Amino acid sequence: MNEELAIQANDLTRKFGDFAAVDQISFEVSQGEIFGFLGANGAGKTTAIRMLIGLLAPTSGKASVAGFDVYTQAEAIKRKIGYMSQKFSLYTDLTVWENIRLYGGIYGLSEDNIKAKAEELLSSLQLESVRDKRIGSLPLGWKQKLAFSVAMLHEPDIVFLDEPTGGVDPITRRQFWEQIYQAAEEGTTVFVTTHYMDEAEYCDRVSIMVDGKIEALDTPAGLRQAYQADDIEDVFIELARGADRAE
Ligand SMILES: Nc1ncnc2c1ncn2[C@@H]1O[C@H](COP(=O)(O)OP(=O)(O)OP(=O)(O)O)[C@@H](O)[C@H]1O
Repeated sequence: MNEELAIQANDLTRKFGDFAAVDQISFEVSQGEIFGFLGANGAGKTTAIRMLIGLLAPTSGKASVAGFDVYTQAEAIKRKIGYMSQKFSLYTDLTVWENIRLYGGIYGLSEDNIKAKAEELLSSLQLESVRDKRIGSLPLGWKQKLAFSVAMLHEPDIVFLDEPTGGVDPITRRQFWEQIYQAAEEGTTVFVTTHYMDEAEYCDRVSIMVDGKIEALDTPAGLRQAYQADDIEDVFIELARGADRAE
């Protein structure tokens, strides 16, 4: 196992009955890399993430995350990673501050540490004025930025973001990506799925999944060149055109 790698997957497969939701995918992600994990609806992205974060047992193949094996060391993986799900993950009837305290406790941080982190986080997101407001009353973009920061509270080695920016405007998405860059600069590996092709251009490397398989994997510039395309959207459309699964 290579210690420099944040994620290593070899022929990783998950079947539901006879249906291979994820079909022998192999890839590596380096520490500190921003890795875009693209694919049309139903391509298998969420299933792959669920295997990598230790929630779903693979049917076959191998994978290690933060140096730990997904089959035998899922608990150790969970301590090393942060996760922000597609469905918004904070408690809407708790306040901003209560959510931070709750998650800090779940991640095992001390009360002092939670306080210090909460102050830092509220100040950097300029959310001090809403610390006692219920999450449900905030705009979606604010909630998403906060959900990202909460997923980073325990300083994970790797953060998995499953469509973190769904439904928000381009300016808020841009701000969200500034948070992602900062996390990566500080050494966190970022594994991100998105349906926004402009965001794919912000990644160090991008993989594109079609019907459970990784059909392309390269830097954005490398993909554009290989497919003689003006942008990643054209590459994506070219690959997705052949897909059987579409929802
Ligand atoms: N528990 C399950 N049982 C049966 N089939 C499943 C299960 N989970 C996922 N699938 C199927 O596996 C395929 C991949 O689903 P998955 O949610 O991983 O795709 P995705 O790429 O994340 O899609 P989306 O972008 O819509 O979230 C889909 O056809 C889905 O219906």
